[in-house]
Amino acid sequence: MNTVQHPDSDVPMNLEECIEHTNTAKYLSTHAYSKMVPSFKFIIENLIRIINDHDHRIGNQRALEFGDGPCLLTSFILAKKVQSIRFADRSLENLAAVRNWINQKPDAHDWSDLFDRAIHEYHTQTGDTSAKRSLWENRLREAIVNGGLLQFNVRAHDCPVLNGELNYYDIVSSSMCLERVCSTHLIYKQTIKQFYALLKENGFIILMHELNQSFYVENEHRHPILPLNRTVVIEALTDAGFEDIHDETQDQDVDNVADGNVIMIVTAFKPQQSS
Ligand SMILES: C[S@@+](CC[C@H](N)C(=O)[O-])C[C@H]1O[C@@H](n2cnc3c(N)ncnc32)[C@H](O)[C@@H]1O
Repeated sequence: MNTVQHPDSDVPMNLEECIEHTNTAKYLSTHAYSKMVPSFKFIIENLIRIINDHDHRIGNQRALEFGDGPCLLTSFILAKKVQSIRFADRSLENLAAVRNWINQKPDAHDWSDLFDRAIHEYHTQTGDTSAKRSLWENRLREAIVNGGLLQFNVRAHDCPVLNGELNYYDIVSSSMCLERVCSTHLIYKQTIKQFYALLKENGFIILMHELNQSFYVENEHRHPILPLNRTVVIEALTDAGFEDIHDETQDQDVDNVADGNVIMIVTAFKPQQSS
């Protein structure tokens, strides 16, 4: 049986128990953004800019979304570019929510407001008003069907995602996940090295973090978070071998649910000629 460390203690708990901690509906209603919070504006503007700026350099075959359930915003923007998105998360409930959306089930989460905002930003930045939500959504559905939904536990021995085929992805993206699943900076840095190995030459990494965060509250449990800062993140990317590292940050308010006071988006390329 796969085991993981309980976030509040050193006692391993089994994967099924861990999944019970997920509350997808609550996450979607409170975090998946019925209103435009400042961090969302920041994320959308930057992701659209990133994809546009690097349109000719980033490959268009395969992306990995690492720990992204049940959120579809990043995948939606990546689907403008790539044909296949492997959508991996620990929680079966999160993955079921994504599958419901792909299958257009009546109870699927409605992402249209956020997707419209992404399309509006795309129009603003490019002047191209031909992008229609229905077509873009179809691309996203196709891309996730091509890449597959994958349940995994990053802390399990021989994690199938981190130990996947080398030099495989054009893009690896992970948002607000590593600070929850890596218990030390050393493990964080090792994980970034594993991302590096999964990328093709000239592959592109996109990381989003809340910086200086020490806890979050979910289902009335207070969970510790690995506090990350800009130096640790840039160092991890540099040590792994990435180049052309670029980051954007924005201050954000802390509250009693989470105390990360800065949101960071950082991107980098795996060099063309890796040694
Ligand atoms: C804060 S959510 C971030 C979701 C999304 N990426 C976003 O930016 O809103 C953290 C994600 O990490 C995933 N996760 C937590 N522990 C994990 C583990 N041990 N292995 C894989 N994924 C895990 C959760 O299921 C969840 O989807």
